[in-house]
Amino acid sequence: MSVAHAVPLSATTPATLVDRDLFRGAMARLGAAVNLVTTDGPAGLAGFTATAVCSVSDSPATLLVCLNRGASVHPAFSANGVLCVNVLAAGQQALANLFGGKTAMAERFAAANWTRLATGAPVLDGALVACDCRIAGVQSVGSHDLLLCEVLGVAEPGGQGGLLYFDRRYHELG
Ligand SMILES: NC(=O)c1ccc[n+]([C@@H]2O[C@H](COP(=O)([O-])OP(=O)(O)OC[C@H]3O[C@@H](n4cnc5c(N)ncnc54)[C@H](O)[C@@H]3O)[C@@H](O)[C@H]2O)c1
Ligand SMILES: Cc1cc2c(cc1C)N(C[C@H](O)[C@H](O)[C@H](O)COP(=O)(O)O)c1[nH]c(=O)[nH]c(=O)c1N2
Repeated sequence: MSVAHAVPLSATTPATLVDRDLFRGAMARLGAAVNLVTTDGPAGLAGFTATAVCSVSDSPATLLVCLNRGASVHPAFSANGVLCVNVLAAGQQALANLFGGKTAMAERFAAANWTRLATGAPVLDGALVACDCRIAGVQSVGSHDLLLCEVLGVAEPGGQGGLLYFDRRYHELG
């Protein structure tokens, strides 16, 4: 089967797409790492839990973060233009729930200890790995902005063991 390249997403006929619940059920079976994505800068401190994060290219070092434009944190990420992807380690499920709910921002950040790398975005103590990034490009698709993030620095803040989100639950690895 051949795949058409460079076809605009808007050219897809909506009537051929599966509905939201069927899609979410399918995505619940696609396990993913759990991340706290943080930012700081002129628009202030913000952070949210994200599973829609992946590697894009190693040259230049680039990763993708998908952020819902309706999230309260969206304006801060847009304005600050920098972020840190903190990959959660086994045992950090409580932080994932805190940053994935409607908790006030000060309360989210008060629950852990943080350092900074070059961009000033918060780096989580005990994360498995942290990627300090500048947002190099943004593409909107449906409800989300696709943030293309160039990685300026990497830290290993001491966490051990992985944390996956699969079948609507957290699972520890190793
Ligand atoms: N990519 C995302 O934005 C995303 C991912 C995971 C969870 N969430 C949030 O957490 C809530 C609970 O998630 P759940 O996994 O327990 O159950 P769920 O049934 O709401 O979602 C199942 C899966 O569908 C995908 N998904 C959920 N909401 C999405 C969205 N708005 N856009 C794109 N993909 C989406 C995710 O892969 C998720 O794990 C969701 O309702 C959503 O608010 C959002
Ligand atoms: C396990 C899990 C995974 C994700 C989320 C939640 C949870 C629990 N959320 C939702 C996001 O974290 C939530 O909207 C934030 O709390 C932001 O909330 P406010 O709108 O700022 O209150 C989320 N949102 C998003 O835009 N992209 C993502 O990849 C994810 N992934």
